[in-house]
Amino acid sequence: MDYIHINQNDFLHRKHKKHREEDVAICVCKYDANDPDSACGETCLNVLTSTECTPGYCPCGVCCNNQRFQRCEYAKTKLFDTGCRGWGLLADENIKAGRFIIEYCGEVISLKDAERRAQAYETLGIKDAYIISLNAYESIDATRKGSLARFINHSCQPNCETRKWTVLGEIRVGIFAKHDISMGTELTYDYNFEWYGGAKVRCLCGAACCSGFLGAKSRGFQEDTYLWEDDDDRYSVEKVPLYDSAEDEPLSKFLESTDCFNQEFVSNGKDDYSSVMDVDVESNHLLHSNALSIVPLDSFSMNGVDDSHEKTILSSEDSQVAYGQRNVMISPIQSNIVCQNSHIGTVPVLKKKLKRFPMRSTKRFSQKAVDAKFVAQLLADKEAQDEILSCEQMKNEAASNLEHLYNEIRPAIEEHERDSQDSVATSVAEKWIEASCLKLKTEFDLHFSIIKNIVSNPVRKKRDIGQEDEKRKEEEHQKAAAVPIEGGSF
Ligand SMILES: C[S@@+](CC[C@H](N)C(=O)[O-])C[C@H]1O[C@@H](n2cnc3c(N)ncnc32)[C@H](O)[C@@H]1O
Repeated sequence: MDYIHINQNDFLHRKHKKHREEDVAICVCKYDANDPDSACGETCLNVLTSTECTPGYCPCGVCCNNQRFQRCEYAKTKLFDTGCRGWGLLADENIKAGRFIIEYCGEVISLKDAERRAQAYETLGIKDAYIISLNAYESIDATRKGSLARFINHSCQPNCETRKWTVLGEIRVGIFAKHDISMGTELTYDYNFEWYGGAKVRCLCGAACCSGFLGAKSRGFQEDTYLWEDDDDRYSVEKVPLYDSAEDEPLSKFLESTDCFNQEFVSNGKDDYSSVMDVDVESNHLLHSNALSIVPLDSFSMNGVDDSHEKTILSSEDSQVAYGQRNVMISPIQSNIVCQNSHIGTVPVLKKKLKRFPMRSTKRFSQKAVDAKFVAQLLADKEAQDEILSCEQMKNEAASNLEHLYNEIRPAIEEHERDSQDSVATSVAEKWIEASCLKLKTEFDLHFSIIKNIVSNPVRKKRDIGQEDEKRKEEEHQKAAAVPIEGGSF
C-alpha cells in the first residue's frame, strides 16, 4: 500500500500544542569546547527527564546535543524484504547501545479514531498494522503517512525499544537501540505495549521466548481481537492448538452433556467478568519457535530483492534528503508479501482444522462463561461441590476488590495520564498489579478445581439432577406440611 513519507507528526484532531515560554525547560549545561559531551550530554537535566532542549533557549546554543528529534538525527537504515513478515528495516551502520535511531512519525489521532481506523483497515483487508499508542488519549497512525520507522517489525527478543520524549511541548516516540547493533542486522522492537492492531497476527520473530502473537500483552484492543483466515502464515493458526469454540475445547467434550460451557458470555451492561472463562488460551507457548527459521539477514542480498514485486528500496539517507520536502510520496510499496511457507518447519503440536472463511472474513473469539454453581450441582460429592463454590466465592471477591481498587485509584491514573507520558506511580501500580494477579489466581484456582473435581468425581446426569431436585422439593414440601404451626390449636 502506498504511503506518504513524513518526518514530523501530522496532527489531525487538534493543532500542535503552543509551546509557551514559561513551559520551556532550560538546562544548566555549560559548553566546554574540550568536552563535547558537556553540551547537553547524559547529565543534562533535560536529557535526564527525556525532554529535548528548545532552540534559542539552550545555554549551549547550536552545540546542544539534545535536539535529535528536531534535527532528525537518525541512524542510517535501509528497507529490506523479510519474506514472511513483509518489509523490514535494517541497520545500515553499526549502532551503539542507547542511540536514537529514528522517530515513529504518523498521523496523531484520538483514541476513538484509532479504534475506528483499526476496524476500517481490517474491513479493507489491510493486514499490516501501523497504529501505536502515544499517550492515554492519542495514537500515532503511520498507515497513510509515516516515517521509515513504520517498517520496523516486532520481535519478542528485540534489539530496539520505543521511548517517549517531550519535544517542544509535544510527546514524540523514538526508536532507540537497546544494545549495540551491527550493520546489516534487522531492527526490531517489542510491539507488546504499543500494539493497536485489530487482527490477531501470529508472530514469526523466531525468538526462543516468542509469545506467539503480536501484541499479546498490549492493552489496546486486546479484548477484541480477530483472526484473519487465509493462506498467509501470519494469519493462520493451523500449527497452534487454539481452541476457539466450545466443541474444540477438550474439557467441553467431556461436559458436552451438561451444557455448562456452552453459554456464550453475554454482556448485560453490568459485565460480570467474574464468570468469564477466556478460552483463547495463551497456548502460544506451544508454538515451537525453533521450528521457525526466519531467513537470515546476512544471506539476504539487498540487490537480490525479487524485482517482480517492483519494490522501492529506500534508505534513511534518501529519507533525510526528503526532510525539508515533507510529504514525499513513496510508490509503489507493496508491504504485503504473500508468504511462501517454505521456511516454516512443521511443528508437532495438536493440529486443528479451522473453518475457512471466504473473502478473508474475520472471526471473533468468543469468551465462554463457566457456571460454577451448575458444575457443582453436577457432582455427587459434597466436598467437591463445596470446594468449587468456595473457589467461586474467592474469585468473585477478588474481582470486586479489583473493581473497588480501580475506582479508588482512577483519579490518580487519570491525573497522571493527563500530565505525564508514562505510567502511574509505582505504589499505585503495585497495588493494581497485586489485585489483578489475585484475581487471575482465583480464576485459575476455580477452573483448576472444576477440572480436577470433574475428572476425579462421578458426574450426575442432568436428567438425574432434575429428578433429584423434584424429589428433594417434594420431600421439603412434605416436611413443611408435617410441621405443626407454632402455637396453633385447632
Ligand atoms: C508496523 S508494520 C511493520 C512493517 C511491515 N512488515 C510492512 O511490510 O509494512 C507491522 C506489520 O508487520 C507484520 N509483522 C511485524 N512483525 C512481525 C512478526 N514478528 N511476525 C509476523 N508479522 C510481523 C505484521 O503484519 C504487522 O501488522
